[in-house]
Amino acid sequence: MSVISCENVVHIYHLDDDEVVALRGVDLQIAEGEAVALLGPSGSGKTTLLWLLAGLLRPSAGRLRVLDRDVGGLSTHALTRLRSRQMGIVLQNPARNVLPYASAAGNITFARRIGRAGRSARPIDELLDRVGLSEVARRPAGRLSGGEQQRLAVAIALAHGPRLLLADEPTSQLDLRSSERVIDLLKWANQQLGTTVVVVTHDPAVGDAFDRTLTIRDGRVGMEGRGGQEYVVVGRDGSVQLPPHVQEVLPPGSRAKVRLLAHGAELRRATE
Ligand SMILES: Nc1ncnc2c1ncn2[C@@H]1O[C@H](COP(=O)(O)OP(=O)(O)OP(=O)(O)O)[C@@H](O)[C@H]1O
Repeated sequence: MSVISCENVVHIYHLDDDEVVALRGVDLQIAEGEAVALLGPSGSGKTTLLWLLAGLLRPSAGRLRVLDRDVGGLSTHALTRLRSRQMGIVLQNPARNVLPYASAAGNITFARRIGRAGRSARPIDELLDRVGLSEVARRPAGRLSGGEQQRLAVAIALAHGPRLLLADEPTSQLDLRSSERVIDLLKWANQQLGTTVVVVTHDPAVGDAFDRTLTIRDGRVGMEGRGGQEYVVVGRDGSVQLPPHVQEVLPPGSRAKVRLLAHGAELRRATE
């Protein structure tokens, strides 16, 4: 069953004298228990999609179901409750994920209480140990380094045993060793606790560690990776986004002949 279902989801930011179309029709399904990395160039719409999934933004158009709810139509109160009980969220800026005056351990305790931690919640010591922060457990979170706050953010997001973890660039400030710890923690949550994990990342190591990758380009899902294979995703209008190495042969604006084959189609650049 799908934990996330997007049908033709559009998001437009309205500025004073301008509009930015960040998502132009996202279609995707993510099943319970999957681990998915969202990849794509800067500005392609990854963070916008993650915020929509978290109910922090509302779609301008399209249908968006998350955790069996039509999140576009939920009240703010219902969204807050859904988020705090069933989701763990790691935002891009590490400092936004922690309470600066509470200790590292206190942050996790607070998240467990707010989220009404169930049986799948792990002990605080174990979470701190898994992100390598046992030694700073009593230190105020505001006095931790950016990288330590980022690791703490992942532990906080998992504190109450959420069904869905949404993380935006959770390894962006980490060295190799800390990054590996966070990736291990995400995989452990996915494989051992059954948490569905969706991570926005530029880090190839995160993409490699996940079963499935979705590449967002120009505000829609352009490519999908599964089992080590990369596929282009055909859009609603029949368009495909050619990968960069194919664009070297078929640059934008070039003409190509389309030939139907038994199990697909072939594109051949026009010679005249
Ligand atoms: N609050 C906002 N107001 C107006 N435009 C925005 C806002 N947030 C993002 N955008 C625009 O929406 C588009 C998608 O941005 P988004 O942050 O979702 O991309 P991204 O793929 O996450 O980028 P990055 O990898 O750089 O974080 C960009 O053109 C961006 O400039």
